[in-house]
Amino acid sequence: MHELLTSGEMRAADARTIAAGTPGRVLMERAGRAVADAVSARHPVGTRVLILCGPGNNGGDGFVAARLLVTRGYRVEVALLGEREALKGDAALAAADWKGPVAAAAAARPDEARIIVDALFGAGLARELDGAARTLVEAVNGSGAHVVAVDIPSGIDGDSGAIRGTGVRAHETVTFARRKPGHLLLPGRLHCGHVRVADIGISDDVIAGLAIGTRANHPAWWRPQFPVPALDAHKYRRGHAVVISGGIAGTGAARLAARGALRAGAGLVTVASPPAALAVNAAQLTAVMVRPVDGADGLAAFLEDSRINALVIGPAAGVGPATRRMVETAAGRQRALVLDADALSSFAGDAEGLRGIAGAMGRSGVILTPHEGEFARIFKDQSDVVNAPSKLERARAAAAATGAVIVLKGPDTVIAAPDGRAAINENGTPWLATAGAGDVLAGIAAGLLAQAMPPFLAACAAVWLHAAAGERVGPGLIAEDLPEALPAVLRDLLAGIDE
Ligand SMILES: NC(=O)C1=CN([C@@H]2O[C@H](COP(=O)(O)OP(=O)(O)OC[C@H]3O[C@@H](n4cnc5c(N)ncnc54)[C@H](OP(=O)(O)O)[C@@H]3O)[C@@H](O)[C@H]2O)[C@@H](O)CC1
Ligand SMILES: [K+]
Repeated sequence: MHELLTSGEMRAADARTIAAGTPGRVLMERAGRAVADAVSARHPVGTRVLILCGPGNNGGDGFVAARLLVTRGYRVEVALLGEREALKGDAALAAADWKGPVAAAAAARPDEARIIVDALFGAGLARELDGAARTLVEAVNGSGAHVVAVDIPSGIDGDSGAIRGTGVRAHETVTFARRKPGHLLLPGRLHCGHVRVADIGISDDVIAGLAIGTRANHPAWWRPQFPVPALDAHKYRRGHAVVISGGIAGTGAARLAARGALRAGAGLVTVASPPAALAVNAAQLTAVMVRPVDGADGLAAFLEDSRINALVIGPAAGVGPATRRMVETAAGRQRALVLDADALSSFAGDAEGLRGIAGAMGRSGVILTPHEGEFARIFKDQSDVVNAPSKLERARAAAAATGAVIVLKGPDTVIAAPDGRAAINENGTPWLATAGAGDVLAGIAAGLLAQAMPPFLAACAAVWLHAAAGERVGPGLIAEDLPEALPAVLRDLLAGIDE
């Protein structure tokens, strides 16, 4: 149920379902019924409902909802954007079954409605809203009515979450079969309100047959491969993660990451510290170990210990050739890598260099965890990446270009694998926008890599756990709280409470 369908995939799902014997008009009837149900569930019979219908099948759903709501005793008004004679196919059939008056959109009075059903545009939105459509959407947004969007708020692009000109701000959205990327990606998500998914008879088999590559990031996807220590676990069997520390004025980030890795279950975690910063690190670490490691040569010697199997490089590491050499050294020794912050900025404009790193890794993976600024810096010369049509597709293109797993961070973090799989994260809290939270995320990812979780799933799990920890702490959250919130999050995860 966590697949996210593009408009093209949804069209294909519709077409296959219709070809298998369910007429499109029946699908539309079920879609309109689900919208009517959403209205009936919250508003008493007799309430005034304004239904705004567009020129396509989204409008057709609106006509069905109008007919059903009248039979249930609601006071329904219908307004149509466009000409009734121009309606085609199933929408024309649904409109023909509506026996009440149809006003022109220009005559609609959203400000007088208690409830508005937005059935203007759905999956067929093809360009920016302008003219009458734009005026109508702005009137809806200024109305104060409770707005129920059909499929997706009109003006929001279901594939990208972008606002095309202007977009309806809905309180709830009723979509069909599965959610769409635009329900999770910003700014679309902010326009949807509560999203409910209605079953209109598109079977799981039909969805499975489409081999959907995008999902909402949910434990169901990665929990089967989440590392859980066996009864006879030995700490060395739970992996050894290493975090490279910055210099004496920049050690805290590495310690945050290290604590995240340890809480995520790595058997051992070591902060590899420049000798000058050793005393500072040692004074503040207990369960996490600390070792002096001097530059790339020192790292090469340290990595003679073959039990070290995952590294974090980047938090406060410094931008430049020294950090790059560290990354190259670790990659050449084929340890799983999480590259964050300064390690990413050390590859500004050099996605090719990162491709070389991933190529050197063999089967151990590399996870890159850029925020938007770092992402733009790395890929500034790759127009196919930076100009991809959505955050989802930018992350996917970046993963394909580098051969690395990309975690493109933000309130709608996208995790993408080089093979095309991608997940959009939706848990979390704005309180996570705080100094050091990203360091903890990098550490959690490394902790899971150290336990041999496959890189893409480790990245998905790390993002989700980090967000869940943030949710638990909530107001007042600081980065130090995140590792400490993980045990409770993990307990619920492993008990299946988040299923
Ligand atoms: N397929 C199925 O079986 C099922 C589909 N279902 C429903 O159908 C919806 C998809 O329907 P759809 O494909 O007809 O597209 P829809 O969103 O109504 O818009 C197309 C119309 O809008 C117009 N238009 C576009 N952009 C515009 C703009 N900026 N400004 C102005 N006009 C613009 C466009 O004009 P054109 O581009 O052709 O000139 C065309 O006339 C889907 O979201 C779901 O609700 C359910 O019933 C379940 C079964
Ligand atoms: K809509």
